[in-house]
Amino acid sequence: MIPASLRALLDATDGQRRAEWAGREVWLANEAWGELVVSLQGAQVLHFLPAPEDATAEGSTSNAPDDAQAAGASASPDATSGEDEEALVAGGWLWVTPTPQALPGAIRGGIPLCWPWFADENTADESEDRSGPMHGPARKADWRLDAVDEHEEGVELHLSPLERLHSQLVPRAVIQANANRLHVELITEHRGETPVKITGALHSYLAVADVQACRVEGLAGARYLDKLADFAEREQQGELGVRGGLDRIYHTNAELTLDDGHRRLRIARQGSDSAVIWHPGDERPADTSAAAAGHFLCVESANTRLDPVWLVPGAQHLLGTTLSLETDA
Ligand SMILES: O=P(O)(O)OC[C@H]1O[C@H](O)[C@H](O)[C@@H](O)[C@@H]1O
Repeated sequence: MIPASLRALLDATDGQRRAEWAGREVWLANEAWGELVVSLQGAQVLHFLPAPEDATAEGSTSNAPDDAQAAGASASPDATSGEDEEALVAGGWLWVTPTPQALPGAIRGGIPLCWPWFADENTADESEDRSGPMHGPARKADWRLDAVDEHEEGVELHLSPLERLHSQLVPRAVIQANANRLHVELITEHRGETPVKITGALHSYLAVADVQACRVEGLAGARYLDKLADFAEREQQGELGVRGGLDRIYHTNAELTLDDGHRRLRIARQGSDSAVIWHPGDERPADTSAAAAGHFLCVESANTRLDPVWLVPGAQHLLGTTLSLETDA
C-alpha cells in the first residue's frame, strides 16, 4: 500500500533501475517476478509486490484486498499537513506514508533499518558511539548499492552505508525478492578491539486492510514488555487481536502470522528473540494522517533490551526477516 506517486513511478518504469521519489534516490524493478522499490536513504525497502501466480487473478487475490483499493483520500480531513494528501494505492505487502518527512528525516514505511540500537536503547552500547537519534543513525544515512544480482526469478541487492556510522561496527544489508518472498538481512561486523553490545530492528510497516481487525498469531503464551504501561511485564493470553494503539516487545523467536482478514502473511525472523508489535493508535506521528494510519501494523524483527547482542572483535551478527504468504507453504 503505497502513495499514488510511487505507484505512478513504478508504472512508468521502462526497465530503468534508478529514479527519485520524495527527494530520495530509489532502486526499483517492475518485472515478471514482481515489484521492488528500495530507497538508498537507509537501504530501506519501500515496496514489494510479488507477481500473482495467475496473472488473470490480479486485483482479486490476497495481494490486493478489495476493500482497500484506494485507502486514504485526497483532501482528507485528517491529513496532518493541512494540504491535499495523495491516495494510498493498494497492492504490495508494505505500507508507506503518503506524507513523508523531508530529508534528512526518515521515511515512515517499508522496512527501516534501526541500527545499532532499537528505539532509545542506545545505552545498550557502552562504547563511545552511544549518543544519537531514536532508532540509531542508519535509517537516515545514505547507503550505496555494492552489488545487484538480477535474474529471471528475482533480484538480490547488497548495500552498505557511504559513511562510517560506528567506530568499531560496520553494517551491511542484503535484500532478496522473488515471486514467493521478501527477505531482508542486516549484518553487523565487528572490526574493532573491544566488545560492543547492540540492539536494533527491521521495523517492518506491513500493509493491512484495517488495523482494527488484525490478528497476529504465534504470540500466545509469550512474555512481553508493554511500553505503554511503563514496560510492565505481561503474558500474552491467546492470540493477539489488534484493536487500537499498542507498543509491545515480545520475548520470542517464533514465526508469526499476520492475518488482516484478506491476507495471511508469514513473518519469519533470524537472529531475533524480540518481536516488536507497534501501532500508534490515536497518538499518531506528525507524518501520518488518520486515514493512512489505519492501514499498517508494524511487526518488527528486533533485538532489544530483552535480547541485546554482545559482539566481540571479529564476530558478526545477522538480523533477518522473511515475509511470505501462508498459501505458499
Ligand atoms: O517514530 P519512530 O522514531 O519511527 O518510532 C516508531 C516506533 O518504533 C518502535 O516500534 C517503538 O517501539 C515505538 O515506541 C516507536 O514509537
